[in-house]
Amino acid sequence: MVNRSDLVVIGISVGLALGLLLALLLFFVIKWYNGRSHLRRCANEQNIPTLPVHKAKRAVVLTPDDSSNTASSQPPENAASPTQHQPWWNNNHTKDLTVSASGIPKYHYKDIQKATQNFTTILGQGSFGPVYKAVMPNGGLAAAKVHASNSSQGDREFQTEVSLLGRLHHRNLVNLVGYCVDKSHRMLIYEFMSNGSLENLLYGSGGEETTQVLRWEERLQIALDISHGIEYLHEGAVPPVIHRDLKSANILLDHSMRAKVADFGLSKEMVFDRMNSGLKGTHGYMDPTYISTNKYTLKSDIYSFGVIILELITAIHPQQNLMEYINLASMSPDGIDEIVDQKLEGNANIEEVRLLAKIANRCVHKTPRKRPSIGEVTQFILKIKQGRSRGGRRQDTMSSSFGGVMDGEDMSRVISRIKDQHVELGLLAGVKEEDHQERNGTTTTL
Ligand SMILES: Nc1ncnc2c1ncn2[C@@H]1O[C@H](COP(=O)(O)OP(=O)(O)OP(=O)(O)O)[C@@H](O)[C@H]1O
Repeated sequence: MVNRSDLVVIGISVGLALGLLLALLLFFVIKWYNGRSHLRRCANEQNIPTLPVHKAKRAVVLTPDDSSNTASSQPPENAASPTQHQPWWNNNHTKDLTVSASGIPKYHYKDIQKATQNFTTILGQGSFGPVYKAVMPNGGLAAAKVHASNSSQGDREFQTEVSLLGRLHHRNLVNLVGYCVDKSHRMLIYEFMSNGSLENLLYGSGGEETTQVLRWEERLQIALDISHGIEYLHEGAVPPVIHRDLKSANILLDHSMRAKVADFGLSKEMVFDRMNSGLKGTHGYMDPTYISTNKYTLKSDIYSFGVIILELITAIHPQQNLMEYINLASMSPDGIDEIVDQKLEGNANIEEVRLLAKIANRCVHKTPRKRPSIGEVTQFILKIKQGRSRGGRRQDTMSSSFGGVMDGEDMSRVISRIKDQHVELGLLAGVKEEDHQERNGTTTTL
């Protein structure tokens, strides 16, 4: 017979055992839950952009190798994508890497020093410092842009800029893949573009003529690539990004001649006219409305893009009176035929050339609101390309008829007329430039 006090003892023991079991269960549940929420937080930290951009249609993953990068950077045409960054430096180095809030890897000065063979591999000189080719330990290539140490930009501003740049990713933008802030050294590391700038391809570099001739279909594709890049900045990024310095020197080409827009999203202090006019941008590409009102809009970028398209067609540099030629050409219905790049003779389809010139002329319309949006420009160029692929073989025959329009005597007459005009226009531009400088109180000459 179990007495009453035994029952109490048994009851208390069972109660205690149950309580202990419950406490243990609670402990494990809490532990499991904490573990899960930590994982979720880590995942979110990598993915949440502080500058929101439109959702990715297709992720572009940058790799150290320019060639493999391009594999993911080709069609489909419209994909705009915030990128998931992978630290693409040699694995031995990644342990030392810090990743900024935007996911952009931060490098030590000594790493960049090594990758650029102690800064001896110069690619060119920009307005805010030299650019070096960097060869990574795993063979991957990059371009390291060194900021002049006299920059007035503070560390925090630089970091903010990196974060902003790090949010902008598109296959038609030269993407930022790393940065360095080490004592007074500041560098931005970009993907390497092995075919250099459009400016060099059209006009040669350092006074040397280029040997590489851009074919018409390449030029058409370049125009479309640029249009996609700007479309992402204007209509894909939130808030929209105005480039402010679109020019052929800021269009870079990868190993398969696909074009990407460079130098986007840079702070305004870095974008200035070399003519010292006090205006931001580059002489020859600047929207006249901006010059007169000092107000820069999306339509000012459209103007500069129009100038680049006209360069693709004529291979006349904007600082060599391109717009004067265009104005002369616009006096006759097919005036553009007379100033098409001679190197395109027998290779271009004149109908396509005229169509592309038509959209370029709309872009450089003096009234900003009459200029098309970037979306319209893209659609227009796409239509020209689609017409080309539908035309198939017919296009080839048409291209030889262009040779017929511009060959022999006709061609030399036109060229000599243009040369005469060049001299006259050069004089005219000289006078204009003096006026411009007098207005701005500068003494710089062309
Ligand atoms: N990512 C890159 N890959 C390969 N070459 C590059 C890259 N970025 C720049 N370069 C080259 O480095 C040179 C200087 O470029 P940078 O962008 O600094 O100046 P810029 O655009 O020519 O002039 P500015 O600074 O006045 O805009 C150019 O000749 C360009 O071709």
